[in-house]
Amino acid sequence: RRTLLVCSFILAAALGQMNFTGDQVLRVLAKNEKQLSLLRDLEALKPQKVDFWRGPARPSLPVDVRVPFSELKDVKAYLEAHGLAYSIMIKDVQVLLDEEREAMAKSRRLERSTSSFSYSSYHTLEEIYSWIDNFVTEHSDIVSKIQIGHSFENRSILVLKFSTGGSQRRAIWIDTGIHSREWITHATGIWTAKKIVSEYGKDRILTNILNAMDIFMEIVTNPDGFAFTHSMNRLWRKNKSTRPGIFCIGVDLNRNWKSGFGGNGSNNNPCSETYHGPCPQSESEVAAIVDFITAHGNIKALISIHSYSQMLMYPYGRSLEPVSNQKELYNLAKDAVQAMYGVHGIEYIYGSISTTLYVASGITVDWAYDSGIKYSFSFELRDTGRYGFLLPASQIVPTAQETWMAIRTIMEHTQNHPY
Ligand SMILES: CC(C)C[C@H](C(=O)O)[C@H](C)S
Ligand SMILES: [Zn+2]
Ligand SMILES: [Zn+2]
Repeated sequence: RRTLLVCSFILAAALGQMNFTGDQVLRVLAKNEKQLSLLRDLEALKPQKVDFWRGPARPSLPVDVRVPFSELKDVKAYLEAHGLAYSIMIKDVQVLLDEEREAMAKSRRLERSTSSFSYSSYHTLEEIYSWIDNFVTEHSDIVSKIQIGHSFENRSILVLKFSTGGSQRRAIWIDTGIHSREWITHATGIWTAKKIVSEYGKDRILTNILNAMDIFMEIVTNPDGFAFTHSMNRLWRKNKSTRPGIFCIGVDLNRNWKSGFGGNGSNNNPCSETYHGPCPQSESEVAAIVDFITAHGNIKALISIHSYSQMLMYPYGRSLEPVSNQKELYNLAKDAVQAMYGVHGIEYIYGSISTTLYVASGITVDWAYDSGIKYSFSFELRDTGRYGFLLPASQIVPTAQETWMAIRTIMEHTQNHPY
């Protein structure tokens, strides 16, 4: 086993896969706003060195930050000097990466020998794209594949359409993987697609939904970033766009939307993980969705799925101002979170993005809401930090099962509250 790990390590190193040996994820509990701003200063002090997995939000929420091995001493000294209490959440990131790679290799061997697809494993872009083709072929009575555009590196942007007839029916939009390192979201999307075709004709609620509405699901919303997490940098978040004269790569696709573009909670520094891009919808991955949803004209709910923190949130991210149907969204989120809890007893918190998490501008759900999609939600799936983005594959199915109950609750409410 060790030799296997070592040689996969050497192979990966040879292929250029970034190495995170000795990197640690520290969990910092800021007691007040002052301490939170000291944490925000850290990003400026150590540009492109510290990587916030859970950014500074509110005193009651922990801040998770990955610190490269070479910066550990400095950063810990900084935290101690400012009285910032911290614990070590992940003591060597590379260990989890090696375990993740080994699990994928093992699953791939099993899939090949049984020519089956494992819904409880992580997959590469190529594996997901070929799964999409097989899935559409196998369920052609209810599912079709639409290409809505191309990514910066010219990969197809694919959407699954679930429909039982009609034309231009009221529809639900679901996207996963807009942030490429949030692997649990693509895996949840795949499982959910399978769940929809398996439950149609069996589950009364889902059957009623699909007899009245269509469902559109974009599983790999950031294909270039996702391919990069497999080939070079597992912790890549943004897309891979480049522009002349700018030497940092990528735009945060969840800051590139028109609504609130460039506001607080987005960054105009191209080297920042929340860089909003040169202008709204400058990124083809975002423009493709805007064009598709605008042309369709009958999308009634939008669900954009992220990880991690276990939260279910609704607009606005850009300001503390409540949306007009805030009460309705609060109660719907409450019902959805209770439905999730009923599956595996996992607790999610809920509320508006700006009050539950932090102010974030130019995000998907604010644009959707301002475009008239009253039921717009953003999930943060498991976990709350033990593994973070490196959630073990053993939690894929449990996470997808609980998330399904929330998604179904939102879809049912949308169906029963036409507008
Ligand atoms: C603010 C929302 C809706 C999502 C959030 C982000 O994009 O920063 C996640 C923490 S990745
Ligand atoms: Zn995200
Ligand atoms: Zn996230």
